[in-house]
Amino acid sequence: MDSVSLSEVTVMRKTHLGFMHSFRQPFSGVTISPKFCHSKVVGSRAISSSVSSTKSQYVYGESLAATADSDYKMNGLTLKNRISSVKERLLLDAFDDEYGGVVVDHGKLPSSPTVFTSMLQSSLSDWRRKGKKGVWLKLPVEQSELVPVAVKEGFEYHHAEKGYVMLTYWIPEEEPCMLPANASHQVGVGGFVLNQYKEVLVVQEKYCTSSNTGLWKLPTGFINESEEIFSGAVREVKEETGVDTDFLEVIAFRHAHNVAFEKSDLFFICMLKPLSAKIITDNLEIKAAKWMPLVEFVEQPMIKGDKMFKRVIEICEARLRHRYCGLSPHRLVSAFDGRPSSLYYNVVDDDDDDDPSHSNCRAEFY
Ligand SMILES: NC(=O)C1=CN([C@@H]2O[C@H](COP(=O)(O)OP(=O)(O)OC[C@H]3O[C@@H](n4cnc5c(N)ncnc54)[C@H](O)[C@@H]3O)[C@@H](O)[C@H]2O)C=CC1
Repeated sequence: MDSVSLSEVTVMRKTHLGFMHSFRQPFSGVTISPKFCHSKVVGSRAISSSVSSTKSQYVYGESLAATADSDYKMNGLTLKNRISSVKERLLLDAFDDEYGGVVVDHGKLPSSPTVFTSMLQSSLSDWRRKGKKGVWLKLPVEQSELVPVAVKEGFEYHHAEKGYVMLTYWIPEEEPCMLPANASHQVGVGGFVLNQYKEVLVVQEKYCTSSNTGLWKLPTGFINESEEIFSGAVREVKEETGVDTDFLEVIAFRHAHNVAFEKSDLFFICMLKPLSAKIITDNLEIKAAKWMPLVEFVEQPMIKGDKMFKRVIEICEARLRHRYCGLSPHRLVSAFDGRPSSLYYNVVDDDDDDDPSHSNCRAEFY
């Protein structure tokens, strides 16, 4: 049951200011500009909500309806109040983004699909009137009953995670949709780990195609969300084989398309230095793991006949002979987005610089 009548509500004039800090949405690179939001608290439920939280119930933008001045008497005094008793519809809370669009505050969505329908329709009219462009609407899984409502209003799926689905709406009919598409890639890592006996760390996968059964291959896996390539490679090797390693360089990366549900795949082949030798196999993913002489590894028909792995081994061997140089991560903060990040590059040899640590190309690994 809806506790607020949306068709006609009396506006209790009460204004709050809320400061929305600037933040960048991970899904789209959308930066939310700092903005003061006016709140017109509407209806009984909204009032109690606004009392309990100073940041709640921000109604986006100005009232759709004009307010009316009126006089009324209380205790013999004539009070001049601007009381809105006109029809007004609640709008969804939303923040402006830097691209002229809005991001709906998913923390303040109404629970009722009926209320949501009305608020969404009113908000869309309001945003259209104000010349807004893209609309980002994140619906938590707990409120999945709101999804059909949004779809009916013309929203499209953008992406989904375990806890939510993100929908988008492009308002300008005369302009092409400029909203960025969902993430297009998965990111994998493979570890080339060679010990001082010229043995390479290899695994046999539990789940693989029949043609790869029995193949000894490099440990591979996917990096987690917000995980660095260098730490993801070290983690994957540790998980699959129990061997501790130090990250040295990204030796090469492969770019392939239509790999997983039409998504592309970036596969970073990393050179790692072993810090331990004992193998403890991860029984969930791996059938077996061992140190295998590099010559024996390369002689496997599947490796020998595979253009990618054959070339990878050649590159790794060239690296060991200082005939090739991979990319090593350098942590930095860019003023462009203020975020700490890793820039992978190699330092070109400088004949005047005698410090080998300044050049990853000259560093001795083994
Ligand atoms: N495995 C290989 O020989 C090669 C791997 N790569 C690259 O290595 C990276 C990682 O690939 P892989 O290690 O092959 O990953 P994978 O497909 O073996 O997946 C890693 C693990 O995730 C789990 N998993 C994945 N999909 C699943 C599903 N549908 N249901 C249940 N569990 C599932 C399994 O435990 C699996 O062992 C990718 O970037 C890939 O391109 C590149 C060339 C060869």
